[in-house]
Amino acid sequence: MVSIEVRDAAVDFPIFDAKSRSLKKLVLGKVGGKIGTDSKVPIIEALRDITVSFKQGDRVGLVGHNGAGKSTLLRLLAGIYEPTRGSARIEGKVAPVFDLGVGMDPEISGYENIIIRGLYLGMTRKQMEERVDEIAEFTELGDYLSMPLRTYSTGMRVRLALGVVTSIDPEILLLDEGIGAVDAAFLEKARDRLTDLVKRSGMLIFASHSDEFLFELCNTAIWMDEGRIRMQGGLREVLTAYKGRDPLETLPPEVLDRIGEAPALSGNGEHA
Ligand SMILES: Nc1ncnc2c1ncn2[C@@H]1O[C@H](COP(=O)(O)OP(=O)(O)OP(=O)(O)O)[C@@H](O)[C@H]1O
Repeated sequence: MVSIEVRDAAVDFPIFDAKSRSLKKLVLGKVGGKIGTDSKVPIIEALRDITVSFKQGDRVGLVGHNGAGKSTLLRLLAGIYEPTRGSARIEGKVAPVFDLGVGMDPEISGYENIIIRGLYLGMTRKQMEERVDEIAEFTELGDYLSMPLRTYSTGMRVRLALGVVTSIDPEILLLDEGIGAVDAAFLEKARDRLTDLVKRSGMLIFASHSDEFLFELCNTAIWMDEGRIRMQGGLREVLTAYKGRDPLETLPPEVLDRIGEAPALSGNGEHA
């Protein structure tokens, strides 16, 4: 059974080479986690008092300013970071999709990279061999797939990576937004695959600054602020509180059409 239980978790980053002058500036800044200066070594308090529980079928968006703690929370849920305090229990096979390029080797071909990247995301070699033709077709990279990855442009690499990522069957899908480098037409093509991927996965936690993607993929949300959970509830309620306006007012009509009828504000968002 797929589940995540996090209790009173904190993640600290001690900074050993911080300079006091630049540190003062940081303390006054608006973005980022809190910087504690009580101890000799400054500590960035990236996550504080995190208690969350996710189950099969959850589709959760993570929103918040730059440095609010979204990526750190995703890394905690992936088991990449251990909580400094508290606990994080993750049951299920995690597919962390943080950096589309991770797990790719520039010296080997696109075809070989498809297999390698799939293995990195928890698939078996046999599963990837069965899918490689379909992924190749999706990327539209043609003969380039036989060339080493280092000969690809940024957008071409993203196409390959998106092709692989959207072909896997994850139990827990952790997605950090990083899909900006593809051109609009290709993103349009990837949209349906992304939606299908999310439907197939047991659980999705998605950090994003894009209302459009959040509405397409998630139904609930968590608002992170200075390393803490500020609010948790329905996606529309949380985004309305975070942005100070109803996000559906500014979404283009075609997106509203795609996500279905505008859901009524139920007002059941919980302030933490
Ligand atoms: N490896 C690290 N070492 C030190 N501090 C870090 C590290 N990673 C993150 N931080 C700090 O932790 C805090 C949370 O960062 P995080 O990357 O989780 O934010 P985010 O909400 O994902 O931001 P963004 O929207 O800009 O991606 C920030 O103050 C950041 O400076």
